[in-house]
Amino acid sequence: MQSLSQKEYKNEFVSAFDGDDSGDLKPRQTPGVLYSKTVPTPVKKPEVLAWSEELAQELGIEKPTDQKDVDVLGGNHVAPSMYPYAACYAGHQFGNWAGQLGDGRAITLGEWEAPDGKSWELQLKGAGMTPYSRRADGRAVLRSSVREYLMSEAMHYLGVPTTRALSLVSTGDQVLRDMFYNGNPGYEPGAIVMRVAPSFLRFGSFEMPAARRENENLRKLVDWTIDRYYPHLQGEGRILAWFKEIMEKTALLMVDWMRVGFVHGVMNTDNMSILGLTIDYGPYSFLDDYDPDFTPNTTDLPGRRYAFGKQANIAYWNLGCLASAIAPLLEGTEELVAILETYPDFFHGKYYAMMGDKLGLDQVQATDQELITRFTQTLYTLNLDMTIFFQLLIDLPQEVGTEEDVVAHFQPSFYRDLEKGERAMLLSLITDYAARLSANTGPREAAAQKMRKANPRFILRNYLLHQAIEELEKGENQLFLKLQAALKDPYSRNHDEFFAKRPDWASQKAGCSMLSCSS
Ligand SMILES: Nc1ncnc2c1ncn2[C@@H]1O[C@H](COP(=O)(O)OP(=O)(O)OP(=O)(O)O)[C@@H](O)[C@H]1O
Repeated sequence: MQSLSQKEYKNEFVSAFDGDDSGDLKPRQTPGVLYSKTVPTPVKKPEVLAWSEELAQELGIEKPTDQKDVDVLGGNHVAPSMYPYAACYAGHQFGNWAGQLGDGRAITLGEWEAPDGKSWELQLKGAGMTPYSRRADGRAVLRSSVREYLMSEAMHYLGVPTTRALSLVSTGDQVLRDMFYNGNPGYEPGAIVMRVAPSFLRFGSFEMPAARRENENLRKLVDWTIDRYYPHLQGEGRILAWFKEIMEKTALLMVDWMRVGFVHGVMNTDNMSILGLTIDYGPYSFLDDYDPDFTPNTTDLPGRRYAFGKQANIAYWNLGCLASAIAPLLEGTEELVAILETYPDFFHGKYYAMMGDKLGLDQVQATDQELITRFTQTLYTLNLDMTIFFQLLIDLPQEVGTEEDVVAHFQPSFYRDLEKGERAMLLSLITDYAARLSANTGPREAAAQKMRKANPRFILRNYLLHQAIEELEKGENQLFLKLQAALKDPYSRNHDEFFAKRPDWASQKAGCSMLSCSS
């Protein structure tokens, strides 16, 4: 175990590429470089609010005991071997080219080598202005930091690839948020999350040199990324093979999001990880009642571009942007396009297999696709709570029983009373499902086990987060600690005090269902 302030950090990204070393924080365009040196701006009084001990153990990081370590987490101390920088990237936002974006409030401090030899980027989010802050302040508020801290850890324990969060620190400073951010002008407590990932490179990291026609930088970045993160890909054709892997990782990520009912909310290309991780926890949400059109992002309401049911298609669109960015490195684009076009089939194959697991089918047949579609249609038409419904499905008795029995069984997942036709729809689905389940070759218990692994019982619902944040703002952390414990064990029945639908009051309350883009 080593302390944050005494570690010998590596800075391999910085060593590999030209950067702007001036340390100037003035917002600007930085053509020709992939990052700019950025020292965090100190805060008034950093205090650790939360610490991810299991992650720290894995990485070999000592829990902060002295002020110097806490100061690293708050951006008040930069260890001598660190080279802090903000990365320069671009992106397509809401379908439009946005040009240079970059880390406007994220600063990578250095690369931490864990005892197993793996390397992790340590990054502070909310540590002050960078050359990419544009018109904003480089800060994050407690509200959004708690959301990122808890949810990235929750996703990890759900088995969904994600960036991780090591610490949550309050800064002692107040941060002004105006209409641009949350429609609610005023001061809020500031906070900083230290997040970690093998790499924070995004699709937009490649779009930037491509848009600037900096082919040398682009080639170097692609080669470096493959060598470091995809070292098994060597020789001729490796760029195509790399793209295929990114495509598959991205499709699998979408399947995982659909499995647990996660809506990211801002799937811009600057929020798409080159490693297929969930990155940037902004206005995300889990689905309560199943609705493919649901977007938690108030900024996205008119087009619902990033709604739950559109995520797989948007990922495809974003992969198209990445393909365009790397195309100049290839002789022609035919093979690249051919790989891209395999996305829909690859995704659908994995999607149906995942739904088969959720339903406990031992081998998904082509004929099961219709049953799976009937499930999603029924969930949607009847406004059923996704998480609770699948849990109840695991406990379905062998004998389905009457319409009344079925309705009573699934009652805890209802947000409203069902009409006559809807009750019949549910009965017919469940009857056909039970018949299909009995056609499994394995025993019923094997199906139930598969379902318990595929269907989370605890999800971090937005209203729970909202309540925990309200408490923290008052200096209480009881709910926060309970959620932190529950999220580590989401497939068990150990935290059933949270096994309940979203309460009525939360459906319209700001922050409990809908959120704005950034804060
Ligand atoms: N308060 C802020 N100060 C400076 N830049 C910001 C701020 N909020 C967002 N940005 C920048 O706006 C762009 C898009 O914002 P987005 O909400 O996707 O990112 P984010 O939540 O800040 O960061 P990340 O994607 O690194 O998790 C990024 O370039 C981001 O750095």
